[in-house]
Amino acid sequence: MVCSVVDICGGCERSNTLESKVRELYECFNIGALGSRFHLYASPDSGYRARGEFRIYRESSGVDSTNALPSLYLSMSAKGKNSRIKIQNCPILLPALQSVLQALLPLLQHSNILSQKLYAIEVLGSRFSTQEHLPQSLPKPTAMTWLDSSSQGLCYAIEPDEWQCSDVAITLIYHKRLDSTYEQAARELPCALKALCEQAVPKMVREITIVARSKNQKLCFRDSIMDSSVQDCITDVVQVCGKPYFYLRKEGQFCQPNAYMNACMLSFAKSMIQAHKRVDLLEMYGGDGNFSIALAECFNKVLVTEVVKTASAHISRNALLNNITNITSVRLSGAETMSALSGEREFYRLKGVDISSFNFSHILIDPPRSGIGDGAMLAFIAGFSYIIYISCNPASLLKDLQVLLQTHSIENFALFDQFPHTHHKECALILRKQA
Ligand SMILES: C[S@@+](CC[C@H](N)C(=O)[O-])C[C@H]1O[C@@H](n2cnc3c(N)ncnc32)[C@H](O)[C@@H]1O
Repeated sequence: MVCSVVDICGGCERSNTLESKVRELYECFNIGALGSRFHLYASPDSGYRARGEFRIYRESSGVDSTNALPSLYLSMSAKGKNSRIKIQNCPILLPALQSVLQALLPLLQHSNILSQKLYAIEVLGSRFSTQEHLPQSLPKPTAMTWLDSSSQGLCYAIEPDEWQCSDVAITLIYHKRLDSTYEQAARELPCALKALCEQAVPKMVREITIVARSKNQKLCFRDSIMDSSVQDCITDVVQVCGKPYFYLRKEGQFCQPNAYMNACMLSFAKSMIQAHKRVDLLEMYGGDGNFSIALAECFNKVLVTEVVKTASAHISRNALLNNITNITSVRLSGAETMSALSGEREFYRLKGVDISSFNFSHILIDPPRSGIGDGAMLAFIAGFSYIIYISCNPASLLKDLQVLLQTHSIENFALFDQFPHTHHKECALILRKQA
């Protein structure tokens, strides 16, 4: 990756190589002794990140500061310091996001209405592709030779898309009331940005959404007319085991940060369960239905629960978009899901859902960084024949495994380089109940 502020900005560090992460993981989980197959998915080195958050950095020209607007830059926290540094370009972002940001900053800079009290910018992008442009399958894996020859590791080196096309949502966060004058100025932004991006690289940016946020205010602007319920969403197309799935990703809501690794995670989960006896799936911590949508055709029925109300509603919308009819989405926390399924408590939110009709063979969990932790919840999860555990924190995963490995064995262990150039590791494990 070529970046002028690597090791200076708090984001990326050269020392966090993929090899160092594999070694740490092998040691931490004693993977060599587990007897399970290890899969490594290596991200493209740059242009992979589907979302980012920046603060605004202002620099006055110093010559005649009475009329000139201060220069506007993106900024990040400096590594290990309580200060901020300028970001001219962030090469880990999807190319379309880089292109829109390059065009956006000068437009904001020249408009007092748009730049005044602008505090932060968030970006969200997708890989929007048509079938012929998406890679049909993952590259052929190579044996992983970094560690001892007994490791049985397979390495998939993912290449960046040759044909880049994205939907983009830009969120402008203000510390001021957004009035009608602001609205008039911001309404022009999507078309102006689209024209500038088209000039720079034709067809790389498909749709642009501008979301302006302030306290108790959220305004959406788009270069095309939209149904108001999805105007703060972008469309993502994810190729899973050779089949494209369509997702609406909502601005401000969780989605996997690395667009390439997300496709790998879904393909991994889908291909690893093919040999299992599959009946119904329970997914907890379901987000926008990322996993359930891709896995639904492998099961008779899917129950997916998620605590965030808007995310839970979004799952049904994504199912509809893919003509999937066997997913039931309910807003329930993990603990509530356990209470409902154990028959401890009835929920009004489950009205019309016959939970006794589910015959779960698999559970998929993708909890927050803290993992599961709770003993009762781990015992509940251990009741399933197969567990698909997605984790962004090896430390909490390791603790949870101390319980789950009393009843289950690891069939497959995968590391996804979801966060290249950082120490963060994303793992996926397929666990099978011991006979
Ligand atoms: C790591 S994300 C995974 C989302 C999804 N699997 C995906 O791939 O996009 C974790 C999700 O768990 C949800 N969550 C957090 N705490 C929860 C809880 N106590 N019960 C249920 N869901 C929760 C968050 O809202 C978030 O959507």
